[in-house]
Amino acid sequence: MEITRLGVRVFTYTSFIRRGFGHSHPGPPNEARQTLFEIETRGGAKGYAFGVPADLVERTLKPMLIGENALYREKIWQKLSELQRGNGSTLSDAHMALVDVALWDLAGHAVGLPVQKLLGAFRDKIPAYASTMCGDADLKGGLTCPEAYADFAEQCKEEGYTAFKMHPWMPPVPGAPSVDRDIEMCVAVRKRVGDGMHLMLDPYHQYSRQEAKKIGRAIEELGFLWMEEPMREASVSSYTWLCNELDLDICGPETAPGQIWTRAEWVKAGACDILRTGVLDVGGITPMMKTIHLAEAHGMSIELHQNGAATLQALGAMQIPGRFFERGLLHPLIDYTKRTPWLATLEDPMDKDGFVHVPTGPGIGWDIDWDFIAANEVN
Ligand SMILES: O=C(O)[C@H](O)[C@@H](O)[C@@H](O)C(=O)NO
Ligand SMILES: [Mg+2]
Repeated sequence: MEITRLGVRVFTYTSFIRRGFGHSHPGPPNEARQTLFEIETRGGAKGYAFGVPADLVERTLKPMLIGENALYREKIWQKLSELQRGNGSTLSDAHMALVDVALWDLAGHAVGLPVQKLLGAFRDKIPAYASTMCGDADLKGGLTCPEAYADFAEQCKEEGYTAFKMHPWMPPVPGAPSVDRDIEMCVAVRKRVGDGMHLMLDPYHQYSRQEAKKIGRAIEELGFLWMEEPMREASVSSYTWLCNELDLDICGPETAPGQIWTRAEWVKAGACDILRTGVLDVGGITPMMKTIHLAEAHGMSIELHQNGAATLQALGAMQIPGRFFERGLLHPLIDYTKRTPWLATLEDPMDKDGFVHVPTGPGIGWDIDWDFIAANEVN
């Protein structure tokens, strides 16, 4: 399974999302670019991933990967991890992750099995939670006030979701961040959906300890399932302090750098009650499974960050400690089902009971729309 070729195809699509201050928001239709990364072996086996920068393939990945055995994912992850030191700005955790995802996709296609089965399957469907985008300033029909969040939570409940996670208003929205407004939103949502829906909060990421504790105490009384990233995740001691102050479960880290090693430190420091990991956050499925097993060995739950078929494959290979699939990010004005036009079928359709099913196709399980890519390819 010697890697003989790496390829990348760049194509355009119409996006309705704009990124601002590290968050996704609804935006006017705009032309965006996506890449299809391809790894091929001497025997013709192929694996894919979306989002690898074209220049990284030429500059870094080809010299690293050509000639390697595509089945040696652990060896390749270790090599990329070593290369990352001093090159973090050009070889990000996400870039590493996409190489690993393509290698898992290739392995699955080579044997005609979904990655879930290669990892060791446990379950074929996972309950989803609706993960909202951040609040809006004055967007008509948007998440502009606590009642708008309550309306959206009610809509999601009617669609079958059994859990709802809010990202409230964040800078530069005028008046954000606001502890009191975040609490007002949580009260309005709980009042609207009743006790039959799990609720979680993922507020402004740079609150002080006292602000985080005030919010935590308030949502404890509302029976929230967890709070995520209320403070800078670089301040591990603040999270240890917060976990000791609250009964509410604290879930993290999400964005803190350091991949599997940071997560081990958070467990050791008692900085989270529920661990957090993610394919892009820790450098791929290979290291993500290490964090899942770390949590399991400590009797801890772990929640996987972000949507996507690769996340679903891993969730299908564990019972505890991962409870939910983060479906999103959602917004009242965004048609979530139209966000990946390069896939012929949605990677994470949800059934009426609020479950998302692990894709059964080989590899990651994407149903790639080759005609769309060809029709929108750019040089
Ligand atoms: O707007 C975003 O992208 C969110 O802040 C992002 O990090 C989201 O994926 C998240 O926090 N999930 O838990
Ligand atoms: Mg989060």
